[in-house]
Amino acid sequence: MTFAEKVKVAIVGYRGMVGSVLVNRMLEEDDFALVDAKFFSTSTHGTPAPKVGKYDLGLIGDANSVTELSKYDIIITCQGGDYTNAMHPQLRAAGWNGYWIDAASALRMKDNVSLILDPINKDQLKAALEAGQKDFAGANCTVSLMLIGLGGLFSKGLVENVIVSSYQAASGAGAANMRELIEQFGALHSHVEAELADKSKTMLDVAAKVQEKLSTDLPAPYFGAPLAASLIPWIDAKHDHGFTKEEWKGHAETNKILGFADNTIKVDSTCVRVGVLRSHSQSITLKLKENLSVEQIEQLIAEHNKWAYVVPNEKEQTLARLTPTAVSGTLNIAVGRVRKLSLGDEYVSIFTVGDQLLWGAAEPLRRMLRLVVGAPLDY
Ligand SMILES: NC(=O)C1=CN([C@@H]2O[C@H](COP(=O)(O)OP(=O)(O)OC[C@H]3O[C@@H](n4cnc5c(N)ncnc54)[C@H](OP(=O)(O)O)[C@@H]3O)[C@@H](O)[C@H]2O)C=CC1
Ligand SMILES: N[C@@H](CC(=O)OP(=O)(O)O)C(=O)O
Repeated sequence: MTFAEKVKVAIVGYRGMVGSVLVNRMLEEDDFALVDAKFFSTSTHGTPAPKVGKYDLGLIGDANSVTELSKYDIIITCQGGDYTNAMHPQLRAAGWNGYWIDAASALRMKDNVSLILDPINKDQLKAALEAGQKDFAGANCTVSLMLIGLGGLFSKGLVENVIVSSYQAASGAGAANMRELIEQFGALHSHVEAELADKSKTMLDVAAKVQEKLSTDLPAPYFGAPLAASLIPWIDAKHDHGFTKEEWKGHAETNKILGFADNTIKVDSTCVRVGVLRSHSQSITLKLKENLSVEQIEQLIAEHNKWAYVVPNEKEQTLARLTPTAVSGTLNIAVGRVRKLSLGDEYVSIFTVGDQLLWGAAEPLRRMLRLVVGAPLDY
């Protein structure tokens, strides 16, 4: 792309979960040197922006102002789908012709919007840019993590069908939900602190008191049910045929990223919220098109990109490297427990863990910014 002067970039939602991870990554990779950036918020506008390394970004802009935002070449938004639905049409109606790079799902399935996952679909993204496309959206976090983790199998066309059981962290639902989980852990512990200290109490006594708190007055305004010491097998809104929207996205977005307009690969998911703070895990059953050995599968995964790495199917390695604790805050996507299933030679079970705030959200947006401004990217 060629821009008249230093590219002006508006970052909307800089203080949310995805926005703050995006800002950190941009700082780590010195992306702020490439652009003239400004933060935007719906609630903190007019106040000084937090210092970003050596960069002073001035005052925070008003994220609800079409006039203000229209002055920018690129808008990166991590503000959420309601914001996109409200502002994107207004900006386009006002004649704004800049690049819209979005973390939300609102525009993902529109024809003139590409899903950003450049280690998998950089040719698609480059072709879209060359064709003059201006709207781009990061994909659903579980989809992005699965495709980068198993890129060696998907990109070679080896996958026929997929069944996913996800274990999704609280932070996937946003900053307020993450806070709620931590507060629930604290409330449960406080509720039984005396019993834990009293050695005459059995663990059944303690568990009964925890259960009483869980089922009566553990605050859960954001999740709608306790998540600490429990789980919630429902993420996002209701969709058709008994699926949740999160589960539907697994199928629709996987196919869109891979460029299958006819939904060639069937992806059936059960998405579950668990009491993890950060990083999503997935237990994935694949039906492959060929009878590959475990060693061949592991090699294809390890060779595809520098972020996916194979954890040997051993207890010690799994506990040390295949957990949210091991990958959180990193771009690594751990892939382990690789084994053939008794269902048949083509069936494989794989467990993968990745930080949904990085490759699942912020990192594709940051890389799309570099693609738009023509800056180099590592692979
Ligand atoms: N969380 C994740 O793992 C993923 C999220 N996404 C998508 O990214 C978008 C943004 O998600 P996410 O970052 O999780 O959303 P958050 O809820 O963390 O942040 C969104 C906005 O909420 C406002 N906000 C209100 N209270 C607070 C607070 N206490 N701390 C921080 N922000 C606050 C901020 O806007 P303001 O400054 O205007 O008040 C912020 O920009 C959504 O569309 C989501 O679906 C996609 C993939 C993964
Ligand atoms: N729904 C995911 C995170 C997310 O925001 O996904 P999406 O961008 O597809 O709505 C989760 O809660 O873990």
